Amino acid sequence: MFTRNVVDNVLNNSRVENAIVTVATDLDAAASQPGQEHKAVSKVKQKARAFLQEMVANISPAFIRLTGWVLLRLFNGFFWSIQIHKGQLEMVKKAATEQNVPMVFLPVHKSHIDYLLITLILFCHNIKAPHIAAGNNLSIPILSTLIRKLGGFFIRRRMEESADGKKDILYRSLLHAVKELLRQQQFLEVFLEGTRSRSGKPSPARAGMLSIVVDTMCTGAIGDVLVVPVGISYDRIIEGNYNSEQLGKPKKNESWWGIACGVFRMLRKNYGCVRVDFNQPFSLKEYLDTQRSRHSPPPVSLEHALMPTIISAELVQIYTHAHSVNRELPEDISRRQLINNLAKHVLFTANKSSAIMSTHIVACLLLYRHRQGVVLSKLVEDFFNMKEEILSRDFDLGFSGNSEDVVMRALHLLGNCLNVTSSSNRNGEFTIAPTQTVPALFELNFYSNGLFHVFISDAIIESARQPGNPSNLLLSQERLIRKAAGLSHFLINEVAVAPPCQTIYQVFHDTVTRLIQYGVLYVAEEDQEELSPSPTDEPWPKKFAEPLSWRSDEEDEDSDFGEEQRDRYLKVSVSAEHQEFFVFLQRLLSPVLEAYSGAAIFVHSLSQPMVESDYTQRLFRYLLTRTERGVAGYGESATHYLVKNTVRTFKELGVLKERRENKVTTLELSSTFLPQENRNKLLQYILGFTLL
Ligand SMILES: CCCCCCCCCCCCCCCC(=O)SCCNC(=O)CCNC(=O)[C@H](O)C(C)(C)COP(=O)(O)OP(=O)(O)OC[C@H]1O[C@@H](n2cnc3c(N)ncnc32)[C@H](O)[C@@H]1OP(=O)(O)O
Ligand SMILES: O=P(O)(O)OC[C@H](O)CO
Repeated sequence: MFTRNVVDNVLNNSRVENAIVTVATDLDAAASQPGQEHKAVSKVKQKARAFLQEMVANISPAFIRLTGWVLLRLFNGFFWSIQIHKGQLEMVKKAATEQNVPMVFLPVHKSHIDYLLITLILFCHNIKAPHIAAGNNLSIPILSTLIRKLGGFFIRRRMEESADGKKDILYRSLLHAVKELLRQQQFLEVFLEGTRSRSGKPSPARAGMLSIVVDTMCTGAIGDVLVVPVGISYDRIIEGNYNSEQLGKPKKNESWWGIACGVFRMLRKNYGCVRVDFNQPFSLKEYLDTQRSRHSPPPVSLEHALMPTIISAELVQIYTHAHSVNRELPEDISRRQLINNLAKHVLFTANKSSAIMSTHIVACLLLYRHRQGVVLSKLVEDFFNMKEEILSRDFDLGFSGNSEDVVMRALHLLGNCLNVTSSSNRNGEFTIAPTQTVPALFELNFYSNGLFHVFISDAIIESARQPGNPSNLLLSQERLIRKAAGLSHFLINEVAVAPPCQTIYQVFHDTVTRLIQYGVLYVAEEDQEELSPSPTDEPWPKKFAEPLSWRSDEEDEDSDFGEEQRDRYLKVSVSAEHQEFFVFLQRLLSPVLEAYSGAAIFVHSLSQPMVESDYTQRLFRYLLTRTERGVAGYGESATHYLVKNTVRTFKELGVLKERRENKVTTLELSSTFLPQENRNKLLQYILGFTLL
């Protein structure tokens, strides 16, 4: 069970030895004292040993047992329940004992409680406690010793932290200590996002640690690894909210004082239910073999995918059949893509398996269905209906019981964010409305985002339909799906609509089919042999005459997709219930689109290069002022995470060009967007999806 000689084995690893020699040679040359290599090597080796000692864990099962005992008592006090699925744990345990290969747990990161829960649950089920990659921000005196005993090992959260910004090859080679852990059959836990989610949605995955796991297997040091995505959901996170950061204030560094305040907060309040879901472990080897044989198309930049759509109003061309067959990618690029896709796949799976909690539904209903307030009985009725919608979309719920009781508990947990008044008109029933202050809207948005991914494909289809169009308009399904694909690319930093192994086309095709089954859309006209434009729709441009050209090889071979060679024309249902559903879907995306349209307006003010952090801060102030003055339709459009995402998206889209000098990044308009006309087109593109 225990690791042995990790530090010595790592120091004797050839990669580390080479790194030590390279760094020593550089030092030697810099000191202009040739001939002192030996001294320099032992100096660098000492430094490496110190790094490693700082880094490695020193698990003590007795200490884990003691901590577990304390945690069980604490958690009993501040959670109503910690829900786990016995079958899932049995499955993990079976895989752990029968397959005799290391396991890597890859959870979503919502709260500091995540890692406590996972080790506690595994330990209580007699499954080996994992070594956990912990950011060195948690390395504070005494706590760091405790963390190491509980399985944490410290890593830098950014590889290059030196002043010159050069690649720290020594530190990078030392990270391969992870190899040694896996070689010694230890289990590992990595939070791929590298930070707790500030939005309630998963942050983008970072693949550095995962790449070391993949390397370890590919170099034959171990035969295989079992990967276990883990979903975690909270009724309410103990951190309460991230409003201070979302209001643009810097994060407070970890400290004993902060921990003490956190524990004190925890003891005074109940935080509802927590749910942890362990997904089926899968073989990394099998995954890589399958993906390698799939001839993935080359990665397409956002700029390449969307610029023709924004500037020339072309429909999205994602990649062509010819590309995917003929273009072999260079080895390092395809390896990177493979690992990035693995990380995305895992995070998508972990997020999909994260249960939807009652607070998520209530927050979502209050923000996007009943923003002006609703009586309790109607809220309970809508809660019940939304619960059914979620289940029918194959997501799980983290609560059970009578809807009225569950809603009452959720209202209690969301406490400060709500405004409850007794209404005069209906038997003295309560009316519940979101508190219309900026912090309350931000906090509700965080909880509501817990189910953003459940309705996202429907919401994108609805936005691509062009809200505001008359409902009797005939819609070409092919065209609708392509517009939706464009929007889902545009929102790449907000949500993953599909895992990398699935094409966006498939996802939207399934969404349209589901909406037809529900009666929300219906087929008005099956197309004839030739694609003929509907008289009410825009003409079908010649270049779209090969509607399948952007799909992958697999789909072309897949007989199910033969059918879509013919387009069909759809109409939307005019029933009041369905119209209400459309409005809900549009509202769900509205804060995001409002932030992006705000950013597209603000980009006009960028007349000369500006330091990125200044630009982000000014954009944030601009959006926040709109919210504070009541100009913004959705106050939550000014959350800091959305502001950062818009800047990132505009860089990836080629609207903003970045320049890096002396570790300072400046932004300026790219040559394409210097003409005002093109900036207007960007704004029009976004507004095209928005209900005005
Ligand atoms: C019973 C009671 C129990 C109680 C029980 C208590 C338990 C008590 C334990 C406490 C435990 C706390 C746990 C807290 C939880 C956190 O602290 S989360 C924060 C720490 N964890 C992480 O950050 C993990 C995820 N992050 C990563 O993997 C990041 O990649 C790293 C390693 C941090 C580096 O980040 P970075 O500097 O941004 O660099 P990045 O661009 O990712 O790439 C770095 C290198 O990785 C490699 N790489 C990256 N991507 C790829 C790719 N796709 N393909 C190939 N190579 C790649 C490349 O070599 C790359 O270098 P270049 O070639 O680009 O120069
Ligand atoms: O969410 P952060 O950025 O405070 O990081 C939380 C991690 O658990 C500590 O590294």
